[in-house]
Amino acid sequence: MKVKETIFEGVFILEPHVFHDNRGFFMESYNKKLLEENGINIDFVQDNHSFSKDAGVLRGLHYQLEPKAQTKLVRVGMGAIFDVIVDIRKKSKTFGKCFSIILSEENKRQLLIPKGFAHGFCTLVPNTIVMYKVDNYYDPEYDRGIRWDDPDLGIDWPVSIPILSEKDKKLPFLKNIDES
Ligand SMILES: Cc1cn([C@H]2C[C@H](O)[C@@H](COP(=O)(O)OP(=O)(O)O[C@H]3O[C@@H](C)C(=O)[C@@H](O)[C@H]3O)O2)c(=O)[nH]c1=O
Repeated sequence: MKVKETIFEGVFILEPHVFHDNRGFFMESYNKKLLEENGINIDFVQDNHSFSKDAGVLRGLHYQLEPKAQTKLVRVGMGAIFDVIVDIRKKSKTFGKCFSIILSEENKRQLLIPKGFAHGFCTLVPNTIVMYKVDNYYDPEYDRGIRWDDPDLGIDWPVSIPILSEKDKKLPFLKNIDES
């Protein structure tokens, strides 16, 4: 597993070692000890799995408030996504800044997202499975979000008319959020 740094401190791209043979391939998709050797110490408590049947499904941008904030380790089991994070730490020098990456069945990359970031993705192909580990349990009372098309974020999404949940259509813009 290669661990690569990004523009944000604490955000890492993980690239598993893939062993191909005549049957297919094998990889370790998660290895706690290996992450610890790279200074990443997280106790994941929940595994999530979502399936999106169409290309252009956009989920996000989501986060949970403290004390229920979540670190996320995101990967794609089938298909491909344009994955985005936004720094929503009010005191951060990079508040409001975004980072995006393609995660796919082919590149097998994973994105480690610390607390203090909103997260969202858009599927690039039909039948996309996204799997992610989180280090705090889901709590709807603490569940929050930011509008995907917030003009202050200027995210260059690969679709202009995405398929959204009713909840995500009504999310506020970052400038109107007083708690993050
Ligand atoms: C996230 C989540 C949802 N649910 C339930 C609530 C709801 O009825 C149903 C669908 O929830 P949502 O519409 O919030 O699912 P979704 O839009 O896929 O939400 C996810 O989006 C991505 C971008 C993230 O980063 C995740 O943390 C999560 O917020 O599943 C759980 O039971 N546990 C969970 O951990």
